[in-house]
Amino acid sequence: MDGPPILTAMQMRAAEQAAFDAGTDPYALMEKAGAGAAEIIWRTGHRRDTLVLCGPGNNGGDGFVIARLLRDRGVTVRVAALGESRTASAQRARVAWDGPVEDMLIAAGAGQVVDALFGTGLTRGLEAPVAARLCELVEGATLSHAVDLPSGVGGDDGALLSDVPRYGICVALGAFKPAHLLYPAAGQAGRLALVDLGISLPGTVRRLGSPALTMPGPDAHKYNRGLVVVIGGGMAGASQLAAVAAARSGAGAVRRLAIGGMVAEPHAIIQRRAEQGDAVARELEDERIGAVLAGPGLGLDQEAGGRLTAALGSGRPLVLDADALTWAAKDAALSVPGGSILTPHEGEFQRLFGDLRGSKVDRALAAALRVGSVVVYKGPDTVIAAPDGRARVASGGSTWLSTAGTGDVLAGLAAGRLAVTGDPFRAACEAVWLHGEAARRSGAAFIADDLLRALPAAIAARL
Ligand SMILES: NC(=O)C1=CN([C@@H]2O[C@H](COP(=O)(O)OP(=O)(O)OC[C@H]3O[C@@H](n4cnc5c(N)ncnc54)[C@H](O)[C@@H]3O)[C@@H](O)[C@H]2O)[C@@H](O)CC1
Ligand SMILES: Nc1ncnc2c1ncn2[C@@H]1O[C@H](COP(=O)(O)OP(=O)(O)O)[C@@H](O)[C@H]1O
Ligand SMILES: [K+]
Repeated sequence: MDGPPILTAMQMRAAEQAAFDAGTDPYALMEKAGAGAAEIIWRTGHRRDTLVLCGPGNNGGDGFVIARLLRDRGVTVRVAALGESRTASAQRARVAWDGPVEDMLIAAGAGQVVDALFGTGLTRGLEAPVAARLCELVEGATLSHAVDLPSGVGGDDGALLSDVPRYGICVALGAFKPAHLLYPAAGQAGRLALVDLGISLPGTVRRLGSPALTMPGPDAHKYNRGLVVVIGGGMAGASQLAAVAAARSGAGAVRRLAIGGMVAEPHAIIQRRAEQGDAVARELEDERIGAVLAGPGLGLDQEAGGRLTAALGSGRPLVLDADALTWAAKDAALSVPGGSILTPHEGEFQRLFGDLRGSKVDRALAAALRVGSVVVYKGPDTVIAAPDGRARVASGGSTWLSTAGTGDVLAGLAAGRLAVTGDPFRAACEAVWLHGEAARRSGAAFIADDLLRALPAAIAARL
């Protein structure tokens, strides 16, 4: 579940400073970063003629190291700079390059372009002529690499501060930065690579890794493997998708509380009629219940409000999605119990937490703290945030997920894993991973129902 750490520029500087304080030589660290990047570029481009663009700071310093090491391997390398080198390490790397340095604005293109103009030190967008020339050079090349970050992206929030071209590979140095995973910046690189600099890094915010799941033990039975209740409403299909996802997530038993007609299949889902709040409350008295899901297809009428109120007051572990989040945003009297899981998409997040500022990671963390619950802030870059400051980011998955009903499947998975594990953060992380893996296995143009069929194999892959 724990992928590599994601650090802001300030955290990265602090980690580097701690390494320097412990005796690491700053220039040795630049040589290590440059060597790691040069190795990745070499493996992709081999002897392709190369133009390295070097900026004024340490990102440019990395560029001079890369240029020298590629030249040492026999690559035809040209260097073009944007002004003088301003840091001690970058100046040293420039001297060690020992070759001509062209002006970036008038330098001719090459088959392979390496962008070492700006990294985490970028404070504003590139000047228009610089951004335009960068785009021309990168887009005119067959192979392109961004060193640490594509120049022009806000490293901490993934914003595009000026025109940014699309690169083949972005080589992250030392750690991922939010912009490697948050959109729109995350869309500017075809592939991510990571160079390990061997420095110690904080790990509270990480890329989502694959979970370690376990088989039911010999003592397992349907009630100790996790009992899930899904509260239904006018749109029976939505709660049914969620109920099946919960059942296929490894839970032992799933009940769907219906208000209208019953859904035909699968027969494994136990369906009971519960239209009013008091009927739902009675259903939720069962102490074996490990998770209650409210939201998918719940409805926004008065009876739906009554069913939601019963869920909120049940004392059972909760997953709140869709209409339950709409209710929570418009009715201040409905308070979300701490320890729940909320799964808002962008619109739902704005309605609930629209006043929060900062990157998507910052906002997800602030939202989690505010409601004392795990927040799964969905999208192409899904952030799972806990009130204790932990966050995981899942990005770069199948964009075919942008189809109706896939959110219901995710909510059902979260409820299922919550009933299995009893741990909201772990459950949310496992659910997001399984959802992404089921999508990957479903290929193209799938519908939400197809994800359900892909779930057993996705789980089997992690046992
Ligand atoms: N600190 C270190 O020792 C290490 C840093 N590394 C590299 O260093 C980078 C960070 O280096 P820096 O902090 O020097 O920052 P950058 O090299 O990203 O750029 C900073 C410089 O650009 C200027 N600047 C910022 N925005 C600008 C704009 N829009 N137009 C023109 N100039 C602008 C700043 O005033 C500053 O002089 C990382 O991304 C990474 O590539 C690596 O070499 C590993 C070791
Ligand atoms: N462009 C996209 N790329 C990748 N995943 C996406 C994209 N758009 C949506 N998703 C994912 O698909 C799911 C959609 O959920 P949601 O918006 O609640 O849909 P619905 O309400 O129709 O079920 C979420 O898990 C979200 O992260
Ligand atoms: K760069």
